[in-house]
Amino acid sequence: MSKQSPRTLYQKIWDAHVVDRRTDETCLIYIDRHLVHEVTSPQAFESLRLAGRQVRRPDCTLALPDHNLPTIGRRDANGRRLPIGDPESAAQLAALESNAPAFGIRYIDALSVEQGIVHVVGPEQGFSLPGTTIVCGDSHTSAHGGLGALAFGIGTSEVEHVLATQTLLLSPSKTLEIRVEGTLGCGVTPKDVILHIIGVIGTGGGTGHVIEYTGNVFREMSVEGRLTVCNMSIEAGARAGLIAPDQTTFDYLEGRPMAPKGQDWIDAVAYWGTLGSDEGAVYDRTVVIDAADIAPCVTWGTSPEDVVAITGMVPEPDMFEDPARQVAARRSLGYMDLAPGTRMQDIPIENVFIGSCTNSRIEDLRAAAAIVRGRHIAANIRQALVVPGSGLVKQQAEAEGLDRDFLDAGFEWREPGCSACLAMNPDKIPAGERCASTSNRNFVDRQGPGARTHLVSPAMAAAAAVTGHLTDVRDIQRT
Ligand SMILES: CC(C)[C@H](C(=O)O)[C@@H](O)C(=O)O
Ligand code: SF4
Repeated sequence: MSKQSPRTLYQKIWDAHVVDRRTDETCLIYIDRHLVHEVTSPQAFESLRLAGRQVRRPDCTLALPDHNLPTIGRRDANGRRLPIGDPESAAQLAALESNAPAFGIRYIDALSVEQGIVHVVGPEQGFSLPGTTIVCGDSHTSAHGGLGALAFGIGTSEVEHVLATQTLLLSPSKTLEIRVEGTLGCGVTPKDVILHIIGVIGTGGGTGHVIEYTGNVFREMSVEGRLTVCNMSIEAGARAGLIAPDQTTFDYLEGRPMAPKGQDWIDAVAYWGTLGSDEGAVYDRTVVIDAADIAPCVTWGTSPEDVVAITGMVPEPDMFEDPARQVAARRSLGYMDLAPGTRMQDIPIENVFIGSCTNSRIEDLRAAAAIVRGRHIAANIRQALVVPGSGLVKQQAEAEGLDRDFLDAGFEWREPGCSACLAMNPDKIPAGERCASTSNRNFVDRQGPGARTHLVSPAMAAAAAVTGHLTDVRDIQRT
């Protein structure tokens, strides 16, 4: 038998999940894990019900609410849940609460300590595992690729298909290797790495591709950081992002509630260790980035590719080669109310949001707390929210006293959920105001109608909170 040609991580996971190969390149792919939240599932369950179908693998499906839950006032004085004011949100939550038990699906309820943002909870519970295929009716499912899983967002009709069959009909993606080698500078975090990458390749740079992040920077990165990087792959237009599972991954997963145990764990680790891209495996494209070129980053516009180093300035739209980009930049600057040539650090802000599936894990909160400790938010800050990604992150942070650091500094310490990442719950940024936000999208109206978002890392958001303007975190770290 001839030796198999070298394969990438993506090809290995794909090959291991093909149920049926069609002549036209598309394959029926087996789905190992399905995460379900309240926004994109009600219609899928309704269609199943109408068709008289069951959920094929309820044991491989995990449902929980995150987008619509308010982050304060969830319970009354007796610990009972308070109703959600917004009727649409209340209806979506009620639908998930009744659909999960009706279809026999595991459900983490709104008051459970395990509740959180679906992309924080999956890895945290050990539900998301290396080498698996993971889907969710949510674009940031790419996050789970940080564990070496092929994870991507799907639409509601696909949610129904996966619920019913545990499979999806898919065409293979091209592969894009993004290799970052070298040493990251002081104050440069995984969020800055991915913002810089999107700045380099653009929001269309990953279109049609699955990105594999390689190089020593990712090998040396924590799992939390890898989840942050892969989370934003979708903002580069990619189908998914992947980082090869290694000892760091295994150490992170070992002992987690839904991770394999005993001999199953040993067997799983042995298999996961074989998944990394083979020596000589060919990617369709490779982009190489020098870690030394990456600075703490901040966005100035309404697309995640509108990014500069914090030491930079709001760009002049004419400097972009592409005429379409020039038009977009002009429109962005209008919405953001920014003039070309303004130093990023001279931009005052009124709101700070530390949270979202990009940056609400324990390391993120530690990094932000380290900046605010012993300091206070500036007088012009009207709203400073810290929203842990899950109840367990919150509990851990409280055990470490991070909640005190934030509260003493004038932040609000909230219950887990998507919060001000998108305006689907009461947490919103007022029209015309700016927010230094650790989330992943700076789109028009994303954090509330007319809200102006500047994407940053948790440490940079904390630095902006204490100074009241966009700030180079390295200046704070030095003082
Ligand atoms: C509501 C949901 C479908 C949406 C997504 O798919 O990403 C949301 O999570 C977002 O971040 O915009
Ligand atoms: S935190 Fe934001 S990006 Fe993540 S799933 Fe929720 S709304 Fe989407």
